[in-house]
Amino acid sequence: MSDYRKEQEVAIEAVRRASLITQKVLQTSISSLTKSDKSPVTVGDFSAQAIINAILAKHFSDDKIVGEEDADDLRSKDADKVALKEKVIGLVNEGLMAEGADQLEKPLSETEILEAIDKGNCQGGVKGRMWTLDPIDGTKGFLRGGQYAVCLALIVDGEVRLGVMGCPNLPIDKSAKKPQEGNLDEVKQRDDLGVIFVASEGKGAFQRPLHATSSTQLTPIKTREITPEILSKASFCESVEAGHSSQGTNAKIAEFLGISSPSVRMDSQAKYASVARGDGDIYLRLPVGDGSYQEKIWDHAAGCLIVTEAGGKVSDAKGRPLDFSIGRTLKNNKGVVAAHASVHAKVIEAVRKALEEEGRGHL
Ligand SMILES: Nc1ncnc2c1ncn2[C@@H]1O[C@H](COP(=O)(O)O)[C@@H](O)[C@H]1OP(=O)(O)O
Ligand SMILES: [Mg+2]
Ligand SMILES: [Mg+2]
Ligand SMILES: [Mg+2]
Repeated sequence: MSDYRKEQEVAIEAVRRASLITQKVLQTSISSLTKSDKSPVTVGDFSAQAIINAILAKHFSDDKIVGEEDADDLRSKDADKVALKEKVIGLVNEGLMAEGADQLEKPLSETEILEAIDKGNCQGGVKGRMWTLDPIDGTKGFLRGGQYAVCLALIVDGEVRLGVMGCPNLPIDKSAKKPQEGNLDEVKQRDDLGVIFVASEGKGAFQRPLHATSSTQLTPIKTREITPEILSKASFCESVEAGHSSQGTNAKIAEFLGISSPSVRMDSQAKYASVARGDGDIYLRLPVGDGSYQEKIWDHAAGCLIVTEAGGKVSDAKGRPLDFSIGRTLKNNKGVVAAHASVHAKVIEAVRKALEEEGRGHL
């Protein structure tokens, strides 16, 4: 097994810088626009993608990047988009020139920044080294002051080897109260929020405060011990957005498992992080409708490895491993189930029963 120590160091610094810039956007103002698929994208998403891609390109110039965003909208002559681009340029240079490792001495030009964003255009695949990046996962959460995550993973020959996830709105201490969903004022005021999660294949999972210096020790994290006998006491989490996973099916699965407490709804891969550090036991993401939506690799790669390395198991709704080797999407999989390894099979059995009851057993 290779040692990805250098990659880990670079990825943590890139995610740290990008996460801090998204926090700055939250504290000031969030300019956004709507993409052609009707989903929102903000100055924070573009800036974070540019910062991370620029740092990756500096250290690993031959690596490919599969990123969510591209710079097409920022090349538009439309006045609103020009204004948004100017903000992105300012934020990217602020992020890259701030003190710390990889500090840039002179600002990047507009062309360099747009090119950095567009480095995320790789189509994925089974061979070689590629990074996958979701500069802001849970943009809708970000806009309403909910949870969001800056997610970066290294995939080598189709397998996730390294995952780094910045969660600027999660408490450093897992037992501290999470900010009330959608309370932007609360996340602006609290100073105990901001975590980076890290996992490297075969080396375990860790967390560190977002605001710490890069020399800070990583603290190991573990999923909560839960046996099939006490599964009814488990807590499960799911998306806030009803269109992203079938909350009705999730509720039925919980009922089959005897879980009586209501779900914890949370945007983004922060759900994976919560399961990984034992602040939740099960993450359910059951497909909606006919299941035609194909999950994107950047929405799961980092979270999947972090849960696995923390002692959990991640699969699709049928119990199959997530296949990151076939392009930009997980088209061989439907839905996602993450849980402590010892109860995962029991959860999958409940998923099968629930989907069959709904006449969706073929999914
Ligand atoms: N129909 C859909 N089903 C599942 N996930 C979706 C769907 N539409 C968008 N997403 C993605 O779900 C992620 C957020 O998930 P969550 O609900 O767990 O917070 C986002 O990355 C979002 O993509 P996008 O970034 O394009 O908005
Ligand atoms: Mg996403
Ligand atoms: Mg995103
Ligand atoms: Mg998006």
